[in-house]
Amino acid sequence: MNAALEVQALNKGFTLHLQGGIGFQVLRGEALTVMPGECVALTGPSGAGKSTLMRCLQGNYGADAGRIMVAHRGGLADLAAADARLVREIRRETLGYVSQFLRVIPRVSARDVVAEPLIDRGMDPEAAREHATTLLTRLNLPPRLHGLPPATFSGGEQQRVNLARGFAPDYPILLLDEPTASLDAGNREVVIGLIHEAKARGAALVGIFHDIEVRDRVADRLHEILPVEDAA
Ligand SMILES: Nc1ncnc2c1ncn2[C@@H]1O[C@H](COP(=O)(O)OP(=O)(O)OP(=O)(O)O)[C@@H](O)[C@H]1O
Repeated sequence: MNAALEVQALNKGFTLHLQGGIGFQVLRGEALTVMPGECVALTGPSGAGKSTLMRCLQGNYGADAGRIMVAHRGGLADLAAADARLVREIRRETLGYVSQFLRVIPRVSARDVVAEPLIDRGMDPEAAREHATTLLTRLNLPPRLHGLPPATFSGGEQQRVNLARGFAPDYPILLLDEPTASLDAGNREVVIGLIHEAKARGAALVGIFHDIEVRDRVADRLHEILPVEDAA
């Protein structure tokens, strides 16, 4: 079986322009392979670079060196070298991302926020909204909120809209950044169920889970990110 995602010799550093252009390295020679149906949890001390790696995997941060190969459209694409158009295409078709916080779009209802990535992938808008409603209901978002823009929702309600949006399309690769951070026990169970279902259909998942119980129940493997001075 071929990997869904393969990070090879990835380097990423930052330059602090407000401090005289000092540069520092966060990731050095990072390597990670994720197979279809597998969930890998990123671990490591605070500040080691877990979120930085996630942002690189999402195509949000460029890499200084190395490759991020994703199985895309029957071939392989290097996200680290992809231009903006290819990054958009990979995000639409192949790679989903659930962040801790919802990027609220003014005046767009929760239902439409969730339906949007399905419509972008070619699903009939009515069917997409129906699927969105099913997922929002499964995540216990009260029906009275489905038609409202999430701007005024609570943290946990916004996170559930975000989760529904991320899990709505069957992305082959799914990145999860603290997917249960603001959730109560019942909704945490729903998310654990969604993750197990995604794995069962062959999705490759990479997540940051500060909730150890959730992590132990969903992750097949831990991948530790060490601070660069320790790793050297
Ligand atoms: N855009 C940026 N500009 C400058 N420095 C950054 C940037 N993003 C991250 N860093 C730095 O890179 C290092 C790694 O940060 P990162 O957020 O990846 O760590 P983390 O392992 O996710 O930590 P935590 O577990 O606390 O969330 C930190 O020292 C952070 O200050």
